[in-house]
Amino acid sequence: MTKPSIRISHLSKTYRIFEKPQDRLMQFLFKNKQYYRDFNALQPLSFEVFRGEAVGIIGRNGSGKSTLLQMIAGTLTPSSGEIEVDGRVAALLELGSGFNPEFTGRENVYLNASILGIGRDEIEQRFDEILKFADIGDFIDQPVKTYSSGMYVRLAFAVSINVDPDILIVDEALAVGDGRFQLKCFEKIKALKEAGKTILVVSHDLQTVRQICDKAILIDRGKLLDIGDPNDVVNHYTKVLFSQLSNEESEAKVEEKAPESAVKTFKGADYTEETKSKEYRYGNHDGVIEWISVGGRGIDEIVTLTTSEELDVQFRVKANRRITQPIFAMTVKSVKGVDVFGTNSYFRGYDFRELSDGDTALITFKQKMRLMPGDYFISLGFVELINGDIVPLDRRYDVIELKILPEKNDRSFGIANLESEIEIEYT
Ligand SMILES: Nc1ncnc2c1ncn2[C@@H]1O[C@H](COP(=O)(O)OP(=O)(O)OP(=O)(O)O)[C@@H](O)[C@H]1O
Repeated sequence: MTKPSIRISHLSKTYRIFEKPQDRLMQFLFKNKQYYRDFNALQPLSFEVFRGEAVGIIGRNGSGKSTLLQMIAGTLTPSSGEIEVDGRVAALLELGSGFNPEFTGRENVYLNASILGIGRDEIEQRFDEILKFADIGDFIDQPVKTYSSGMYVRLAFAVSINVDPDILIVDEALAVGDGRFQLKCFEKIKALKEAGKTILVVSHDLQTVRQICDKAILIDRGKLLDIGDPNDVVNHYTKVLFSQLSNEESEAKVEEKAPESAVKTFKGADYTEETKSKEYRYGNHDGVIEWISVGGRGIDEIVTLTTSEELDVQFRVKANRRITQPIFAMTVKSVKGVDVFGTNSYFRGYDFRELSDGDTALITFKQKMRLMPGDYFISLGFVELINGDIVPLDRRYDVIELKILPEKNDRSFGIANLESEIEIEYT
């Protein structure tokens, strides 16, 4: 068994909460009295991360993700437990930490590198690479306090990944950059992974976690709730968010940074049910998806087809009360949980047709499955539009498993089959 690059054993963090600033001073002066209360931000947790693994940490706001990362990065002292880290750690923590705002970008690069234990010569060799990656032009010689948050993160990220870390820790930073920069970061993270580096990332962007991580960790209210395959853990998190929202009537309690789509769609729903091992099902049960057929087959078997074949995805819904604005939806995801395609009857411009209590409807998505060979999951949804909000009646995530096989002799690559016809004129 290979040695883990990070080993966490019974790690916990308790913060001292002082109600008033002067209580802190009182505590300092009168040590035998207690002017604070304890807050358990992280309860004892243990896990291991191996070389070459990318691990995503997810959870609601305030669940303890940053606390965990800061302890691993060595910027916060644990209350109990142990952290063993094998190799050089580069951490990109909260925006604002790490750089001195009065210094120029260039000075901060040197400062940052020296904190990471990298000599001046080594950083001089890497400087051009860092500058190229950050792509902030002449701003490198301006004080970083004049930077936009995007520029700040670009430079901080450029330093972190170019100092040859064995372990890269990133807290939510990727969300700040624009699309092109994010892509560049993904490519770099991929390259680091391939080079056997370990990556730990906190993100609210569940797509990112599914895309770049081999493993995910779900933390809720300071407790490790789940660890494992990113798609499963993200689904678990979705359920946590969903049950929270259905328990809390008040919309005001919806946390700001929770993923938009998740929050919106879970409103008003009040049941959740686990079915097959991979399927996640939830909704308010005012309508159900009661029957599904894929290419004439049921959902118990894996549907297999080749990349240019067409497929009918059919399902029957039943209304358990009057549903005035029903919407029928389908999403295809890759095995890593990346949305490949999603649509619904509303987006496709179909008029609403009211369903009365007890009515059924048969919906058929006539699909061209122009996907490259691989494994995919189809999710189906029966939802209702109420005052501009999408309310799930019955959502069946990952209910259909699909395997796309290559066409004979075709060695094209990528994620979609764009069915190129190539004309060559020799002149
Ligand atoms: N220095 C501190 N003193 C007291 N409480 C703290 C301190 N830092 C964090 N906390 C509390 O500990 C809990 C966990 O915070 P943490 O920042 O680790 O959560 P998080 O999961 O990273 O949240 P977010 O997604 O909002 O960044 C929160 O309730 C927070 O208010």
